[in-house]
Formats: sequence, structure tokens, C-alpha cells
Amino acid sequence: MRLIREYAHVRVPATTANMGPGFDSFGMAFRFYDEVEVRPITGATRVVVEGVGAGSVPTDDDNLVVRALRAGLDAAGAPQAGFEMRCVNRIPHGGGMGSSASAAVAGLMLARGLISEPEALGDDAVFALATDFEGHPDNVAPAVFGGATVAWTQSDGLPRMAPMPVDESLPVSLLIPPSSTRLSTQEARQVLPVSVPRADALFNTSRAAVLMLALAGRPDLLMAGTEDRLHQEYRRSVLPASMAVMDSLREQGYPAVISGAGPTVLVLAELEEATRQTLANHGWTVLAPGIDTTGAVLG
Ligand SMILES: Nc1ncnc2c1ncn2[C@@H]1O[C@H](COP(=O)(O)OP(=O)(O)OP(=O)(O)O)[C@@H](O)[C@H]1O
Ligand SMILES: N[C@@H](CCO)C(=O)O
Repeated sequence: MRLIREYAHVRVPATTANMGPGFDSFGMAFRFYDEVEVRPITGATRVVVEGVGAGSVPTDDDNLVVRALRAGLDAAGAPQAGFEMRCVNRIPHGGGMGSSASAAVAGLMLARGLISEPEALGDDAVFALATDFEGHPDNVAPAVFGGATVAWTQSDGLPRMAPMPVDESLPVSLLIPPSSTRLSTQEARQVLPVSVPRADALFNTSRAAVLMLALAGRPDLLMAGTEDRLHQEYRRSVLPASMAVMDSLREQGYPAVISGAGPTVLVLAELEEATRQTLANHGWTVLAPGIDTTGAVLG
């Protein structure tokens, strides 16, 4: 295997995970992207970061995208090099929109874009390697494949995914709180209990099945299909503002959930202008990105 390209560019979507009842398994991609370009060079790696993370994420070989790129080259049996990389980051970090999964997928896709036999890093390989690297197949699957996905870990320990049918015209709103409320996935997992009541497990099993039907074209089922008892309530102490917004929107009839590990709130509907304005007045950013159906794209 050789590095044969002098340049690669990738666009990777933001994603949500959980979507209410599908804790650690359901995900969806949005038309809201990070972009990265890379050139192999002789000499030390240099990363220029624009947008989110500029001034805070590493600009050398410790950068998550570079580490994933190197992991991809190793997996493909390709040689390493120094890299000149430019990251245009839009996905908030620690926001519940899958930034770390998208960064891992970006690096692995760039590895594919540089090597002589790109089929060595096909989508299934990128999915498995990024999951290994980042740990959350529920975010990785939609980042790689687009659309709505269900991901799970087989009894042999390997990650698997399958696309979920989704009405692509379903409106989606992402409500991103002020940056001071960012929360790492690690912190948001520390507050989860080791075991849950059987009744709550049964509750989520039915709601996850209902959500699959709702996404496939039964919007009347979206409220029931976005109920959860496995993670959101336990996270209230670390996500008080987001839980309050979610509760208020649900009382108004919006199918609102915590996106991933939060604090972003996902609403599977379009918000009324007055509601958007109220959130904006309190420092929230409201996006209505639409559903991405392609996943990460080189080019
Ligand atoms: N594009 C990027 N470049 C470099 N580092 C990144 C990038 N994206 C994320 N990271 C690293 O990952 C961390 C965030 O990961 P974390 O899993 O806590 O949150 P998230 O992926 O944004 O949220 P969630 O997993 O809940 O959707 C950042 O603080 C940063 O260190
Ligand atoms: N399913 C994970 C997503 C985090 O990326 C969680 O909620 O902790």
C-alpha cells in the first residue's frame, strides 16, 4: 500500500444519538458539516483549525483527526508521513452533536483518500475503526452512512449497523445552548445508573419500536416514540437548562429529546418563529438543517 494522492478533502455530517428511547443505538445525520483537507508533507504535522475548537484543540499529531488518519493508514498497511491539515469546524464540541465521532470518521476517510487502494478502507471498515477509536457506534454509523441508523455491538464484540427507514422530509430542529454549558460525554455518562428497573427497560423497548414506525412515515407517533426512561431523567442534574427546555417543548406538543449526551436539544419538528425567537433571546442557537442522507463524502 502506498500514499499516492497529494491532497484529500472530506465533508462529515453532524449527528445525533439516542433520539429519546434508542439509547446508545439510534442515530441520525444532519446537513451540517465539518470539512477537513490534508496534504502529506515531509516534516512535522501542522494543523490549522478554523471555527469550533480554534485555539483549544491540538494543532499537531495529538489532534483527533490526525490520530484517526494515522490509525486508518496503519489499518490499511500504508506508510505514515507528516501532514498539513486544515479543519473547518462547525459542529460544537461536547455539544451532543457527535463532534468526536465526526472527527474520527474524517480522519479515516482522509486516509482512504490518500492511499493507493481505497477499497482497503471501505465504509464498513471506517465504521468499525471509528467505533473502536471513538467508542460510540450510534454517532459513528450516521456520520459514515447518513440518514437514520441503528447500531449495536454483536456478541463477538464487533459493532454492526443497519439503516432505519426515515421520511427524509421530516423537519428537524437543533437547539444549541450557549457555549458555557458544554458537557463532555464522559461527564454525562458518569451520572447514569448501573442498572434500571425492569419496567423502565420495557418502556423503552416499546417506545424505540414506536419511534422506528414514526420515522418511517407516522408523524402521529412521534410524541410516544420519543419518550425515554433510560438516560434523560438521570442526566437532569448535569443538563438542567436543556431538560427544562425539552420539558417545556414537550408540554407544547413538540417531540423534543436530548441530542446524544446533551446539552443540545433535538426536536423532530419545525419550531414556531416565536419559540425560536425566545430561545435566541436566551443565547440559544437554533438550526433547522434537514437530514443528511449521504454520510461522509470525499472530494
Ligand atoms: N474536529 C475535532 N478536532 C479535534 N478534536 C475534536 C474534534 N471534535 C471533537 N474533538 C474532541 O472531542 C471532544 C468532544 O467529545 P465528546 O464525545 O465529549 O463530545 P461530542 O462528541 O461533541 O458529543 P456527543 O458524543 O454527546 O454527541 C472535544 O472536547 C475535543 O477534544
Ligand atoms: N449514546 C451516547 C452518545 C454520546 O455520544 C450517550 O448518550 O452517552
